[in-house]
Amino acid sequence: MTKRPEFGSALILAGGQSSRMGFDKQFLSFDGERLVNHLVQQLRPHFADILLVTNKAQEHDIPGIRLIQDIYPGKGPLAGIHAGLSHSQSQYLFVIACDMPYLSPEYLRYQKQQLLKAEVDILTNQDEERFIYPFHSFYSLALLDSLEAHLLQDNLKVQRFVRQAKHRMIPRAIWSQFPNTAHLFLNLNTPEDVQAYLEMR
Ligand SMILES: Nc1nc2c(ncn2[C@@H]2O[C@H](COP(=O)(O)OP(=O)(O)OP(=O)(O)O)[C@@H](O)[C@H]2O)c(=O)[nH]1
Repeated sequence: MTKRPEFGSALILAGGQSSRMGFDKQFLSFDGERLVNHLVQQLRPHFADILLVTNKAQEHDIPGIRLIQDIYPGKGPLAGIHAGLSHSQSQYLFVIACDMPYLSPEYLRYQKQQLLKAEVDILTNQDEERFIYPFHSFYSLALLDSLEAHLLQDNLKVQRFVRQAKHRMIPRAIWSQFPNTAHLFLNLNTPEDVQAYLEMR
């Protein structure tokens, strides 16, 4: 079997409950454009293969991406990551959520460099309180079996999954030095989050 390239695939997670937002977050739109479409444009220069994991494939029309579905539906973001890894064309899959408006190309480049040195299965981000930001993170194909085991046992907490895997956390002291990282981990969970985002962007 030919070895896969280290990088190339990126996953946008959609398909959650959006219970706090009150409408499906994968259809969030700004200035007449869906946020997921905007994200695809931002990701394209960095990833040849973009995956959208969604439970509403027929409601998206984004050329040049692959639409996939959860293999274990109803089990939350870990199931989305599992589906993404199952379809990944690269050893490491970049994972972002459909409600995160920002990307930092400079930080992304740094993450890739770190991953080549670190020999870990998850490269992720952490703040001073040890809170993990599990998106804008890379996940290795090597996680597939353990991820499936977690899903089958209903161990669905992303933070817990990350902590038990071979991981490296990049601390805020480092990531905050890169351009466009002030709001990098912002995700829009509620109508109030959307309002605040509209006022600050
Ligand atoms: N594919 C997939 N993605 C999910 C699933 N649950 C959540 N996500 C995605 O994971 C990201 C983070 O999800 P949350 O915002 O924590 O959860 P949510 O269910 O979408 O929203 P709430 O009901 O308000 O908690 C979002 O991009 C969601 O679309 C799931 O079961 N499958």
